Amino acid sequence: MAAMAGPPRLTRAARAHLPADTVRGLPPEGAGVGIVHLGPGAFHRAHQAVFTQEAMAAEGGDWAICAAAARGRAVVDALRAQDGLYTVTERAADGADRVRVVGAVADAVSARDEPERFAVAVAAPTTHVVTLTVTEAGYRHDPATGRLAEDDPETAADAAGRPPRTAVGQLVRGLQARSRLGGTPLTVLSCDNLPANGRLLRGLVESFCALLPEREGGPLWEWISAHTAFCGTVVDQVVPATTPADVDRVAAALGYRDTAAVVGEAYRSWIIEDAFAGPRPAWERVGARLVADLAPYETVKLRCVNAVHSAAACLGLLLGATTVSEAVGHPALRPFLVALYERELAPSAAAHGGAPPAAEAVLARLGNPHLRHRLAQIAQQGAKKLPQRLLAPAAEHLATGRDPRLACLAVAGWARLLRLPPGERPALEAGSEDIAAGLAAARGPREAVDLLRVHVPALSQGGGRDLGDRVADALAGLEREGAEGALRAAAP
Ligand SMILES: NC(=O)c1ccc[n+]([C@@H]2O[C@H](COP(=O)([O-])OP(=O)(O)OC[C@H]3O[C@@H](n4cnc5c(N)ncnc54)[C@H](O)[C@@H]3O)[C@@H](O)[C@H]2O)c1
Ligand SMILES: O=P(O)(O)OC[C@@H](O)[C@@H](O)[C@H](O)[C@H](O)CO
Repeated sequence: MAAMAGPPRLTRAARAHLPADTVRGLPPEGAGVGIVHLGPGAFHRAHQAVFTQEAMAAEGGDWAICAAAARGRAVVDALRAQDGLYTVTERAADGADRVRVVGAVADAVSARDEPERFAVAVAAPTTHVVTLTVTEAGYRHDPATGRLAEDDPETAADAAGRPPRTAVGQLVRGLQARSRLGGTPLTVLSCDNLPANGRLLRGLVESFCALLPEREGGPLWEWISAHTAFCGTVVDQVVPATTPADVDRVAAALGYRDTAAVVGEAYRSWIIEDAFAGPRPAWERVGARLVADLAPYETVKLRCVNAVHSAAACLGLLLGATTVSEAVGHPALRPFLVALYERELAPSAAAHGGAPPAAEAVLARLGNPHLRHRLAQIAQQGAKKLPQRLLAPAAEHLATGRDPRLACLAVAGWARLLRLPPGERPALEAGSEDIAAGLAAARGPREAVDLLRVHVPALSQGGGRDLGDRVADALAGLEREGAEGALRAAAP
């Protein structure tokens, strides 16, 4: 029996057949590449690429994107098969969808499989900006030092000269190609949820150069530091991983199959440190803000959005919830999240000069019932996320003589999750599975947290009865009373 033909692929040929409102603002075919983006996952496609398309519509310019996958190549193959086109669906809290086609991606390359092509793109004189979204893990850094993790074999192999497989290795080899051509200054923008992400990335590039033979790495870093601006950014828009149902919904709406489709909330923000080394798109014309000092915005984002997400994820999974919306609507978890936000997180962000929104506004955003944002996705990489999201505000709270018991209970939720048998918790990425194996074998909460301290040095802040001790007490409570009991006791 012949296979049923599905809807045709979304390609440029489809453009004339698509509803006018979905293709409004598409850049002209042939717009030149001005940006190389490393890590074109769901977030980049929904956020920076859309800002860039709108900036091109507002002010023109050759700012099309070369989308470079750092690791896999599925997204490269999908984008190539679709002439770079894909859809972004903004899904409002009432379930209404706004679908539009994005054409800001003019080229797609696998930095892993086609390292020369990637380096040529970074080196091109027409490229002025490199952006990155490679997740917290992609930086391969030691959060305690802000440098590349010393014992990382992947970074060592990249520095030894193989075709690079790490994001920092790929970026440095691209910059090296640019330096060999005597290229003009370039701006690198990290768009990952990490504190001081621009400064962090600059330090990682410097430490990668230091791993190269002296006669190579020394002059290279000298060139990079003189010709490259590493600007920080604070990005905000909830973009869950795309589901097969999302792909089917786009196919039903447009009549075309889009395997690079992304779905996100209607809210978005992008705050960028204004220290560019050269030209850039007119992102400020379409809602981005360029500022001299990112710090207050960053603290609000990490502590008032991401921290709530992480707390909801770890504790929500313990309560049997699957999505953020289920977690923030849970009768035991919601009052806890409001109390955590109002007593510990928002005041700590305000102390840094930030302007936190009201707790209910944040929970309304994150609780959008029409976005299936899986808690298991957010709970990944806890060791890399929780220090800036929950432990930093907790340490500051403690330093001013107050008890950060709610943040410590949220961190204990993560420890509890790691201590569950594999069948009772979501699968974790490789690094966390190793931590989980150690924790599961620990004889009790205190020994478990002592093991965690090795991976999360931030637990050992506070002196006397430090954060780790408080997390261990909270973990004991969770194990004794269960998640619901512990949450109700903490925030009745
Ligand atoms: N999705 C969101 O809601 C959102 C919002 C704000 C910021 N962000 C930032 O964007 C990042 C990516 O989110 P996403 O939704 O695009 O995720 P995604 O899983 O769709 O894409 C992740 C991208 O990073 C790459 N990557 C993953 N691990 C890597 C590693 N170890 N080394 C190199 N590359 C690696 C993947 O290949 C992929 O291109 C987040 O980690 C976060 O820092 C996401
Ligand atoms: O993307 P991560 O893994 O850094 O964090 C998970 C979520 O907290 C995050 O993606 C938020 O949805 C986002 O930061 C909101 O802007």
